[in-house]
Amino acid sequence: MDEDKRIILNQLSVRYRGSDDLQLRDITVSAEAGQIIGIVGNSHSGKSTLCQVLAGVVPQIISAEMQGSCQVLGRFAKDDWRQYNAMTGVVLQNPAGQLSGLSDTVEDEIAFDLINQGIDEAIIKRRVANVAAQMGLSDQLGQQPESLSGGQMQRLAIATAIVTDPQLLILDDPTSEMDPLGRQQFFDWLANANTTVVIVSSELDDLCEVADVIWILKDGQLVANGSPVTVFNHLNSDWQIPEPTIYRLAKGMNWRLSTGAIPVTISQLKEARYVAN
Ligand SMILES: Nc1ncnc2c1ncn2[C@@H]1O[C@H](COP(=O)(O)OP(=O)(O)OP(=O)(O)O)[C@@H](O)[C@H]1O
Repeated sequence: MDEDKRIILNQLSVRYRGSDDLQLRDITVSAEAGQIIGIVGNSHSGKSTLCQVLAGVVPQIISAEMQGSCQVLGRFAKDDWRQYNAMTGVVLQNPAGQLSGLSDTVEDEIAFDLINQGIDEAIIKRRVANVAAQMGLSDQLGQQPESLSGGQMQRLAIATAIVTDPQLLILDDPTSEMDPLGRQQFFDWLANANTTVVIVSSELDDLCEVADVIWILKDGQLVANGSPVTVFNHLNSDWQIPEPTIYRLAKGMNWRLSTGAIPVTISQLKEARYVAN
């Protein structure tokens, strides 16, 4: 196995400046390149902090005391912040706050990083049109970014994050303001995304469908790491994480996989069989 191609957190602890408590506590975990990693946890469990560490924002921009290490696809943020930053596409909470503030149109906003990179205009136009179509924003390209709805704003933030083809996409609750159809379209898109993705989401049903692994955080600690079916079959009530819909349905109907596990996805549900008590 090539270690350079993984996300490797080693005894990672983080404390924001001025804070008495650790926001992340001694997290050791790894994931393979190309995987979709779903981060789940209740409020204040450290999900956004972990996203910001993976993005290098903590401690490069937001100062914090950091112990241990965070290695992403062979790089450390502190070694070469510019290169590290170029490797990641990031959508943090509050996408409106990520707007450049310098673009008159959605098209220019999506193109912003590409223009800065000096890429040929015709190529930029093609890439922007392609990404806008993927995010369902083709009809909004001429609009002012500030005029978009919350869900459209989130799709714009995702478009700006993916237009540079990042090797790692970090998405912190990217669908919180999308309507149900927009959310479904986003998760359908994510299922086919061709990059490594870390996504925080409370949409557990959707997350189970797309994630290769789920990390559960509780009070800044990593308390579970595994495939969705493994993690949700070993939920601890102390973590205060709800059960996915299909899990609850199958548990209620006594349907089990051949392994004895309770299914968490539609395809697993199709394979499940009734087990008499
Ligand atoms: N910049 C900061 N400075 C100091 N403390 C912070 C900062 N950002 C977050 N915190 C604190 O760190 C803890 C973890 O917050 P974080 O936002 O990472 O949790 P979360 O799981 O993403 O929560 P939520 O689901 O509510 O967004 C919280 O107690 C929060 O108040």
